[in-house]
Parts: sequence; C-alpha cells; structure tokens
Amino acid sequence: MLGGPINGISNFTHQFMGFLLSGISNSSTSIFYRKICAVSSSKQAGRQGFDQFGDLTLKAMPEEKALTITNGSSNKKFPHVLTVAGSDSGAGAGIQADLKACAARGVYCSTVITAVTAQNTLGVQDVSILPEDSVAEQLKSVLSDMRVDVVKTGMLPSIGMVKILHDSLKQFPVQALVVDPVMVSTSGDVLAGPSILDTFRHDLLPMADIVTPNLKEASALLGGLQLKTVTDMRSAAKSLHNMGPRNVLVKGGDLPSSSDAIDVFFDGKDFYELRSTRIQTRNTHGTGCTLASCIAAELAKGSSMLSAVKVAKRYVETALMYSKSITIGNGPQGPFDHGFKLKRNACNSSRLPLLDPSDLFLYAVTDSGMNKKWGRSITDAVKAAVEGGATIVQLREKDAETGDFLEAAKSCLEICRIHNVPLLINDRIDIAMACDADGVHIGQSDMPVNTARSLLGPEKIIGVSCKTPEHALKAWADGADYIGSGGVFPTNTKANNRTIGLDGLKAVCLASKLPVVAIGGINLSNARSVMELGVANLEGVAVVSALFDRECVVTETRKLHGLLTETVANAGSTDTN
Ligand SMILES: Cc1ncc(COP(=O)(O)OP(=O)(O)O)c(N)n1
Ligand SMILES: Cc1nc(C(=O)O)sc1CCOP(=O)(O)O
Ligand SMILES: [Mg+2]
Repeated sequence: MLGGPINGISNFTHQFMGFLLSGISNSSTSIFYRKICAVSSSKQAGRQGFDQFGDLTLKAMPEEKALTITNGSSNKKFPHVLTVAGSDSGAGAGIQADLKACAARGVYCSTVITAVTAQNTLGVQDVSILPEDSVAEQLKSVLSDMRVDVVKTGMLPSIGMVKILHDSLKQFPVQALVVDPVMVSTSGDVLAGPSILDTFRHDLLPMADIVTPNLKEASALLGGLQLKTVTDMRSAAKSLHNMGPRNVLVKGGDLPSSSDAIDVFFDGKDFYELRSTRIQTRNTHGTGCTLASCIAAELAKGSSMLSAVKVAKRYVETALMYSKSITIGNGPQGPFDHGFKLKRNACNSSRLPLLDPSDLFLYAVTDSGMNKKWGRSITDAVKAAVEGGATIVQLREKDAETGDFLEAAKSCLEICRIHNVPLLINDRIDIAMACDADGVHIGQSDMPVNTARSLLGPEKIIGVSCKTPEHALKAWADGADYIGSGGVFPTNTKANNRTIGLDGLKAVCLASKLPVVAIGGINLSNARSVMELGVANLEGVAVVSALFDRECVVTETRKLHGLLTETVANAGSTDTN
C-alpha cells in the first residue's frame, strides 16, 4: 500500500490519493485539442452565475473573437496552460511539477487545486480534498478572465469534480484539454472505483484530444485488460480512442523486458512507436505530471499533437538524465530537476525542429574552400542548394572566423526558415546556440553528444558521425537524432577519411535505431547504388563536392534530387510487384 496513515479521510480516499501521488510518475496526461462547444445562450450562462463577469456576449460569440475580448487591452498572446490537479508538498509531482514544467517550456501556468497533500520521498502522509464548490470557484475565476489556451488535468478525486470540470469547459471553451487519467497505483491497485472510471469514460475522455495512460491506467479504463506487449498497447490505444479522445498515448514505462521506454501514440489513423532511453534513476517522481504539462505547454505554443508529445518525451528524458544522481529526500522515489539547463531554450516557440527522417533525403554540406574557388558567398551557396531541393543543410565552415561564421549562419538560417529546411552547424555548438540554428552535426572526436544535448536542450537536432555498429548503438544511447555514416566512397573533401564502403554503411544502418544519412564521395553516378542498399532507415545522401564543387549549385542539386526521387520511386514499385 502506498503512503502512511492519513487522518480524517476514508481508506478508499487514502488509497486513491496515495496512488494519485505516489503513482504519478508513471501516470499519463491527456491532451485535448478539440474546441469545446461554447455555451450558446447568455441565459444559460447567467443561470450558472457567471454574468457578473460581464462576458455573456462573449460566450455566444465565435471563439477567436471571444478570446480577443477576454484578453482585454493586451493583444500579445502569451501561451497559457491551466492545470487542475493536487498540490504535492514535496513538489515533485502535482501542481508544483506542472508549474515547473510549464515555466521550463516558457509557458504561463495557472492553477486550480483539487486537493492538498502532505507527502515526501517516503510516501503520502496526509490528504485533504478541497470542497467541490472551491474547485468550481477556482475554475470560474481563471477561465472567465485569463484566456487559457490549454487545460491539463491531474488529480480529480471525486465524480463531482470531474463533472464540475466538464461543465466549466463547456462554459469556457479552451483550445485543448490534456487529461491525465490518474487511476491506478504503481503497485497495480485500482484506486478509483467503478463509478469514477465511468465518469472518466463518459464525461472526460470524449472531451479529450489525447489521453495518455500508463499501462495500469489503460488497463483500468479498459476493464482490467492485461497489457504486456507493444501489440497489446496498440490495441489498447485503439480501444481507448473509441471512447472519444482524438489522440491516445499509451505509456509503456512499465513494460517488462524492454531496454527502451516505448510509448504508443495513436491519432485515430496511424500508430507511432515513440522510443526513448530508459534512464536508471530513483528520481522519477512526477514524470507523468511533467509529461502531461509539457504536452499542454507545447500545444499552447501552437505545436501539432505529435510534435508536442515528442518534445515532451524528450524534455522528460533529458531532465531525468541530468537529474539521475541528485539526492533530495531519503525515500525510494525522488523528484527531478525541471530547470536543469533548458532555460535558454525554453522560449523558442517559433519552430519545433525535431527531425523528420525524410529531411535527410538530400543533405547539403557546405565547404568554404569550394565556395571561395567558385567565388560565391556561403549564403548564395545555401540559397542555391535549397532552391534546388536540398532537404537539410549543414554549414561546415572549417576555415571561417567565428564572427564571419556567425553572420553567415544567421543569414543562411533566414533562407532555410523561409523554405522550412532545417539548418545544422558542423562542430560549433557555440555558433549553433548563438544563431538559434536547428541543431548540430558532431563527429566521434568532437564534443560528446550528452554534453551537446545539455547545452542545446531537447528541441535541437543532433547528428553524429558513425563508422561502426558500436558507434551507432552509442549514438542512440547518447540521445542523438540521426547518424551520418561514411565514407561510403573515397573522398577528397575530408582529409584522411576512412572509407567504409557500402557494406560498412549497411552494417551501421542495421545496428542503428536512428535514421541514417550516407556520406563520402557520393555523386550523380553512384547515388543510386547507395539508395538501393535496401535498408529501411537509410534516409538519404549527404554531399559536399557533388553540389558545391560545381559551376551551378541549383542545377546540380536538382539533378541529384531527381535521381534520388526516381530511385526511391523505382524501389517502391519493385517492392509492390
Ligand atoms: C551528415 C554528416 N555526416 C558525417 C559528417 C562528418 O562529421 P565529422 O566526423 O565530425 O567530420 P567533420 O565534418 O567535422 O570533418 C558530417 N559533417 N556530416
Ligand atoms: C564531411 C565528410 N564526412 C565524411 C565521413 O565519412 O564521415 S566524408 C565527408 C566529406 C564528404 O564530401 P564529398 O561529398 O565531397 O565526398
Ligand atoms: Mg566534426
């Protein structure tokens, strides 16, 4: 049983709260993107006692207009998440985790407190559930005035509270609802009785855009169904989706015999297996709340659902990695540091540059010597490559002065942003940080991936060069996003480069859980042989001289793009036949 004795509340409530609190690290959160219907008549709003806020007209208006009016004189939008959850005195989970996660992601967070708990790393010592009227008043105060973008729910300890939340959201529409279906303890106890499960199913899930249960919560919602494999998680996600949420994230943190943490995301059409490294640490208290809040925060910033989930997973993984050795409290499950080294990255809400593997299709890598030889600036070279169809660009300016490199990077970034092409910086993490590039490419003897990640934060792309299967496994474990593998063929561009050949490339791909781009001596005459290697995670080719040691960069890029497209199309038609 979780926690110690709790004064003044029933045993059932004790169990429920113990689960809510101690089990929170594995609990999930749900996101809700669907617009909730506005109250259609001012009469109805008045009946429910909100007329003193003077927003009766507002509720009958289209939402965009309603938001403008609600926001009063300010027209600068600041993303805002409202969390409806319990307070954790130890501040690892609950309201406190939600506040810290939102702050770390650069989003304002308001709070509706459903319960006040006394707890620490040893367990739960006391729980006081707030009166339902108080929860209703808090909801009314915030939602009627503060222009909330996303509501995220955590501990909802009574049927009445779920119903109050349901009614409040109908009255005060928000962009998205993230529901954390906190229902089952880490020890497996079903702590919410059948009646609250029913309320979750019937009142909350149909409103949610995403529900993110852990295995035990998913099982409880599905009437005790056993979930032991990724296949089970997929069918659970589908069944939960049938209950109404637009998206489902089933978290597999408790899945036995898996070295990675595998979550299954289902959007009603496609399944995605989202993997992250399992971090060995006691400091996991609050990961469920944090993941949910982080998803809510990214949604509030305007992210798509899948991107929000990916960023949230990466954020939690990175936070755990950097907090794995901290010691707070003497108990078995400690909190982690939400702040770690992300602060400088938190407010970058403009782009979520998580790598789409297809970005690696035609990867242009610049070379200052070649640009000088042909009398072009770095910016002109990049512009031409992007216009010719390069899908990602790396500035590899080995000879550039720092100041010049930074200025060039800034103007290349402008070009790449216009075309929605990621721009990475070779070796120089400082330049990448200074110009807010989308990421870096680093080699085996450059800065370690872990260190680069701590400097760049979870949103940036990190590519790493790998010549062997061992390199490939390490790249994954260290948290890289993709692998550059070569030299596939001999090259004059990189001195003393070891050629690994097509066989070496294939071995790296087969050992890799990451997408791979081939590099080294690739040009129009041999690119086909690379793309025909027949390994699923080989996404494209990276080239320097075939584009930049040529008179017309646009033309060469177009030709190579055409050849790659044709090769992939032919491979596709061969597969089908
Ligand atoms: C896509 C890609 N793959 C490999 C490399 C090589 O990086 P590294 O090993 O660090 O060597 P340098 O490029 O720094 O000389 C790359 N740049 N890009
Ligand atoms: C930068 C680089 N890295 C390599 C590796 O094997 O990791 S080969 C290489 C140079 C690639 O240039 P080109 O396309 O002109 O051969
Ligand atoms: Mg390097």
